[in-house]
Amino acid sequence: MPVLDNISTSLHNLVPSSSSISSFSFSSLSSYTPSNSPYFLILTLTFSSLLLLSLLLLLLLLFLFIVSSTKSSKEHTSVPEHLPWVGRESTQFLASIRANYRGLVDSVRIYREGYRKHSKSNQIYIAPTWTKGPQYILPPSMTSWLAAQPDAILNAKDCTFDTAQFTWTVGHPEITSNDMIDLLIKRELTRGIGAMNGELMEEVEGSMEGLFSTNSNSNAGAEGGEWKQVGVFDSLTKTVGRVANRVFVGKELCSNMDFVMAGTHFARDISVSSYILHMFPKFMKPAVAWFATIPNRRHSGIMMKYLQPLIKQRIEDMNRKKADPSWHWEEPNDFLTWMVRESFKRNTEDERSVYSLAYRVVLLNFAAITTSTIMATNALLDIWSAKDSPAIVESLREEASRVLKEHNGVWTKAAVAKLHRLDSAIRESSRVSGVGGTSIARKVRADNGVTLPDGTWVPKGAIVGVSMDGIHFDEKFYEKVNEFDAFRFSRPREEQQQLVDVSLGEKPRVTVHEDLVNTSPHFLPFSHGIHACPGRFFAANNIKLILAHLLLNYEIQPFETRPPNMSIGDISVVPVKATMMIRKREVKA
Ligand code: HEM
Repeated sequence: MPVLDNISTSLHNLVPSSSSISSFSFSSLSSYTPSNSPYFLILTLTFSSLLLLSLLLLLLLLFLFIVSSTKSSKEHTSVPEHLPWVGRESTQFLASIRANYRGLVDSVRIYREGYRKHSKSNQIYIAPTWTKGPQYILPPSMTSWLAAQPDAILNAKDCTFDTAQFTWTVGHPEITSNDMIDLLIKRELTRGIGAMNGELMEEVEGSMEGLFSTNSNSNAGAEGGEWKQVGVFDSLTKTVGRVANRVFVGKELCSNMDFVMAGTHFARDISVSSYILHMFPKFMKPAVAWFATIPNRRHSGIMMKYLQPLIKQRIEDMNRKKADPSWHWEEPNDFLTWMVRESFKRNTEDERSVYSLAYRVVLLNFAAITTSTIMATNALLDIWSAKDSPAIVESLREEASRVLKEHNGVWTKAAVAKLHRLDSAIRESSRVSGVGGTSIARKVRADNGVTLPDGTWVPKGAIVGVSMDGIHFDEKFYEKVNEFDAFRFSRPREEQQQLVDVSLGEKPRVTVHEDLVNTSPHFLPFSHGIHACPGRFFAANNIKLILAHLLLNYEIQPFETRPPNMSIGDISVVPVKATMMIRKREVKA
C-alpha cells in the first residue's frame, strides 16, 4: 500500500537504521547533548528567523503608523477651525488617524449623522476619509451650484486621479488626461445606442446559456425544472463584460474571458493599491507603488497582449481600405474603429500609437464594466429580495413580454425605451443600494481657493462634495425613503399623472420623467452636471437588455433576506459571494 510505504519510509528517516545502531558506541553517547543535535540547530535557526521577521514587521507597522498619523494630522489642521467635524473627536489621542480609519470602515454612519445634524440645517460639515483626506460636505441646497462649477475652479479629474492614485495605479498621464475616450463615448457610442442591440443580445444569450445551462455538453441551455446555483456578481460580471466589449472590441475578443476578467481584476487592483498608497507620504509612493501595483501591471498586461495585435491589424486594414476602396473588407462598427479613425486626425504619438490606443481600451473597461455590474447586481438582489418580489417579477415580466411582442421580438432602441417599470426598478435600486459616501466630489484647483455660496472659504487642494447617501434617504425628496418601491418612478408615468418634483426649494413644482439616465440634484449615482457620467446611456441600455432577457427566459428563487452590501470608505461594495438559484423557464416569451 503506497500510503503505508510512505509512512514506513518516513519512519526510517527518523529512526536510526540497524547499521547505525550496530556502529553505536558509548563515546558517541557521552558527546551527545540536545543542543548540538542538527534538529536543535534547525529549530533554533527557524525560531530566530521568525523572531527577526516579526520584529521587522512590527517596526515596519510602527513606521507606517507614525507616517500615516503625521500625514493625517497635517491634512486635518488645514481645515478652518469653525467648521464642524463628524466622525472626529479632537480631544481623543491620535484623533486624526483614528478619524480617517473611521472614515474607512464606518462611513455610512458618519454621512448619515452629518446629514441629519448639519446638511438638514443647510450647513457644511467635514467628514474624515481614508482616500480624500478631510472632505467638505455641502448641503443639498448647494448641489446644483457644485455641479455647474468649471474645472478651473473645482476639478473633477483631479479628484478622481488623486482618490484612485492614478499616477501610480494607472500611470500614463498623457493618456488619462486626453479627451479621446470622452469624445468617442458622446459622439459615437451614445448616438449609436440601439443600432447594435441585435449584436448585444447575441452576447447576452450566449453568456447566459453558458453560465446557467445545466446541460454540460451542449449549448442547448437549462431545461425547465433543473435549478442551478451560481454566483450573482460573477455571472453578471461575465455577462456585462462580454456585452459591453462586443461594442468596444468586437465579436472575437468580447467572449474571451481571460481578456474580460483581466479588465475587471484591473479595476479591483486600482482600488486596492490606491488604499495602500494613501498610507504613505508622497516621497515614498514610487517605491511602494512598484510592489503594490504588481497585480495592476499583470492584469493590464493581459489585456494589452490581446489588444495590441488587434489594433495593429485594424490600423493596417483601415489604411488599406482607404488606399483601395474596392478591397473587399467592411469596417466593423465598434469602438476600435471609431478610435483608430479619430487617431488618424490626431498628431501626437500619444494619440496615434498602437500602445496608447490599446491602453485607452483598458481604461474604457475600467470605467464601464465594474460600475455597470454593480448596478445590475444591486438591481437583481433588490428585485428578488423585495417582500413582494413575486408580484414585482410578474409585473416586470408582463411589461417585457408585451413590449417585445409590440416590437416583433426585437429589442430596438424604441422597445428598450418602453421598459418603464424595469427602468424604474433599476433606478430605485440605485437610490437605495447604490449609495456611496459622496457624489460630485471635486478638488479645489483655483490658486486662491474657492468661496462657497454661504461665504465659507475652502483652500486649494481640498475636496468638496455632497452626501449621496443623505440625499437619497431624505424625506424631502422621496416618500417612504427606506422602502424599496420598485415602481416609484414608473407609476406616475403609467397612471398618466404628473410627478411633482420638489427641487430643493429652488423652484416651485415642475413635471419631469425620472428615468434611470436622468440625473438630478437628488439622484446622484451617475453624478450630476457638467461631468455626469457620459457612459450612462450605454450602461442603462445594457443592464435593461440583460435583466429583460433574464426575466423572460429564466426563473430565480427569491432571496429570504437581501444579501447585504458593505461600505468601504466612499464605496458601497456589493456582496460578491452571494449566490442565486436559477433555472430556465419552460414558457418562452
Ligand atoms: C452603471 C454604470 C456606471 C456608473 C454608476 C457610472 C458612474 C460614474 C460617475 C459617478 C462618474 C463621475 C462623474 C463626476 O465626477 O461627476 C463617472 C464618470 C465617467 N464615466 Fe461612468 N458610470 C457608469 C458606466 C460607465 C460606462 C459604461 C462608461 C463608458 C462607456 C463610463 C464612462 C465614464 C467616463 C469616461 C467618465 C468621466 C467623465 C468626465 O470626467 O467628464 N461610465 N461615471
